[in-house]
Amino acid sequence: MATGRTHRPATRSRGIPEATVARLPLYLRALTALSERSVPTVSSEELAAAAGVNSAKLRKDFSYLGSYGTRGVGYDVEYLVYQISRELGLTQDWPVVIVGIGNLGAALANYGGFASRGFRVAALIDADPDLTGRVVAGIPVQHSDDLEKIVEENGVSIGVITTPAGVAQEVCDRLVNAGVTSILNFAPTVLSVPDGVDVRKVDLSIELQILAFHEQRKAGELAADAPLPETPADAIPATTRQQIPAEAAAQDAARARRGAGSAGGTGSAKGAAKTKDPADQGPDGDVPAVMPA
Ligand SMILES: NC(=O)c1ccc[n+]([C@@H]2O[C@H](COP(=O)([O-])OP(=O)(O)OC[C@H]3O[C@@H](n4cnc5c(N)ncnc54)[C@H](O)[C@@H]3O)[C@@H](O)[C@H]2O)c1
Repeated sequence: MATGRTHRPATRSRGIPEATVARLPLYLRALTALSERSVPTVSSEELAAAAGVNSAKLRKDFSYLGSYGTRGVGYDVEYLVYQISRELGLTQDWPVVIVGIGNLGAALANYGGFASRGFRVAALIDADPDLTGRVVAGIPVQHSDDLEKIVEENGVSIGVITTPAGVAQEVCDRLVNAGVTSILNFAPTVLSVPDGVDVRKVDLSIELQILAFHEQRKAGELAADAPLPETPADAIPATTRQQIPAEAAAQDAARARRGAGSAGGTGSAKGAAKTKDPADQGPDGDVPAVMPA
């Protein structure tokens, strides 16, 4: 099997919008469930409902893959699974390192879902000497002094940062200098990376804030005898406004219009360091890895 180091996924070079790329895993999850039930074909409406998107958007997304389905029959489930997996680079083996093997890093290491999606946890790294040699999820933790060597030996191109925020930038710099070109950052800090390095940020508290926003709206709608007026947009805190799905979708569209953009830059990792364009960023700066509903 090819390693992830030598080939980047072809998605951006083929001009697939970032917003479409971000929906492909949703389609894949729905299709995989159909495949497991041996369902041979699916209509765009059924698949759209299962993936939680509208069917016109789904058909547009699939047109970027060159997949149009058959009128009256729908889409071939197995073929779409293959096509989307290939677009996402999941037919390759992607060795991943996790740096920071505390509560979160250990939980991620133990998550069995990565391997089935083509992501192999190749190494676990931590700065705590007491953790060195300890086996987590069947993998011995290695000391961060050896980070560069570990990345090189394992041909790692994807690094997951689960360290405290204060050291995340330093860890990121070391990973990038060692050859990592994609970072999944769980630490609550904005990372600065050179051109050609992609950063995705996961922040569960942002997801909870979005849910809180919807809960508030639902509560307002349920108060039938005293319905709340529409909340004026400018009365919503800026951080919350940024997370409203419609606006997030508009940002996706803007990103798509800008083409590959900074979130998908494929330039040289040797370029000048920069912080991502705020328009491409989540509330804290980096691109949020969890898509709005
Ligand atoms: N994004 C989210 O939704 C989310 C959720 C929970 C936690 N977090 C964040 O994830 C991070 C980890 O949280 P946790 O609860 O697992 O913390 P933790 O303290 O249990 O683990 C952190 C680990 O990082 C290691 N570490 C410290 N400096 C290091 C360095 N320079 N190189 C390598 N390893 C180093 C520590 O030894 C420790 O084992 C924190 O930044 C936390 O805020 C994010």
